[in-house]
Amino acid sequence: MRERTPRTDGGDPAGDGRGDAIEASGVELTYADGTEAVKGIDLSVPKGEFFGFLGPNGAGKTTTIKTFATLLSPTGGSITVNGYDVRDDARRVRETIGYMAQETSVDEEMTARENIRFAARAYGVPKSERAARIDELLDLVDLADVADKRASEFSGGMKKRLDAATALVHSPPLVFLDEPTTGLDPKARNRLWEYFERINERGTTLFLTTQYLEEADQLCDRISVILDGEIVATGSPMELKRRVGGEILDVEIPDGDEARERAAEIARTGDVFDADADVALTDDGISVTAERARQHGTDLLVTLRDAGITVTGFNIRAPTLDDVFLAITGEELDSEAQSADPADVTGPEVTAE
Ligand SMILES: Nc1ncnc2c1ncn2[C@@H]1O[C@H](COP(=O)(O)OP(=O)(O)OP(=O)(O)O)[C@@H](O)[C@H]1O
Repeated sequence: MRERTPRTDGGDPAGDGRGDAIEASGVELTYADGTEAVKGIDLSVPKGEFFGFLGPNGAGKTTTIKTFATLLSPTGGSITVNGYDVRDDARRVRETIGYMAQETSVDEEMTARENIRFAARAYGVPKSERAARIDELLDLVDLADVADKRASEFSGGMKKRLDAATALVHSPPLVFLDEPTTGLDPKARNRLWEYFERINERGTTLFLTTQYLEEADQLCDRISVILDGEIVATGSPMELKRRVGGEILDVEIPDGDEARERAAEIARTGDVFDADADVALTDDGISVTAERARQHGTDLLVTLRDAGITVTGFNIRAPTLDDVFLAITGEELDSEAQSADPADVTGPEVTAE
């Protein structure tokens, strides 16, 4: 995970040398059928930040991003993007943003170079600058070797990289990425991540929506969690994880629900942990979140053994964003939406005797 200070030189089309890339206040979007997709969102994204918008399917991520990108007009609240109001200055907003939609907009009949050239024309990149800009972008997304191949021959990851390149063709200071890695294998996803980090390091502000906790953790300076159209938490990945508090002790108890419930009761009411320890039943045992879980883990095992409860293993780990999500929302993200290889922040696996 990266910890760095957002830059303030990430583009300044308004010419005032300051201000946020996005300033949103009380944003609401109710669809014509009455669906309240966004219910009063407040959000500020400083220039140069890599910002993550994290939430499960249907939470309102795409709707929000579309209001910022002027593709939907908010039914309430106000939004300023790069210093321009999305209602009064929609054209200016569009000139200063890149937008990578969930579905790629790559034309499969055209080569990579032709796709970027087409976008360059559409975005009004001056003719004299086009060729150099296209080569630069092909290099940036590692498609220079296949520049003259048709996109229909590309893998999903290559198409996504090409799509990202077309979103950047007019050098926008702010780029929206709507679930850019959904459906990609881990290798393709990692390459896209490198590319996003590279453009962010050049000063571009990035607004990323994702259902992948690991993705947000890895890339973002700051994250807001959205649920049912409302922001329920905002902070750096580290701050959000700290909010869970302490460490997590997972104890494996093979003997069914009754044994697990008894173990949970002991962990809650015994003298092992402070009163603010949080104890939850899991599929195969119990999970204790506490300030000094590591120190007191063995005490709990002894207490459980004395109570006749069999423990087959335990593991102490730092909280992940999954734990954050669970703590904030009381529900886990759809497991299918999560990546196959979550960041390894676990401590050593310790097996009880
Ligand atoms: N055109 C529409 N008309 C009515 N309701 C809509 C429309 N588009 C989206 N919705 C609803 O608005 C809510 C938010 O959808 P949205 O697509 O913004 O969520 P999301 O977080 O981006 O989810 P996903 O990851 O599935 O894209 C959902 O309940 C969705 O069914």
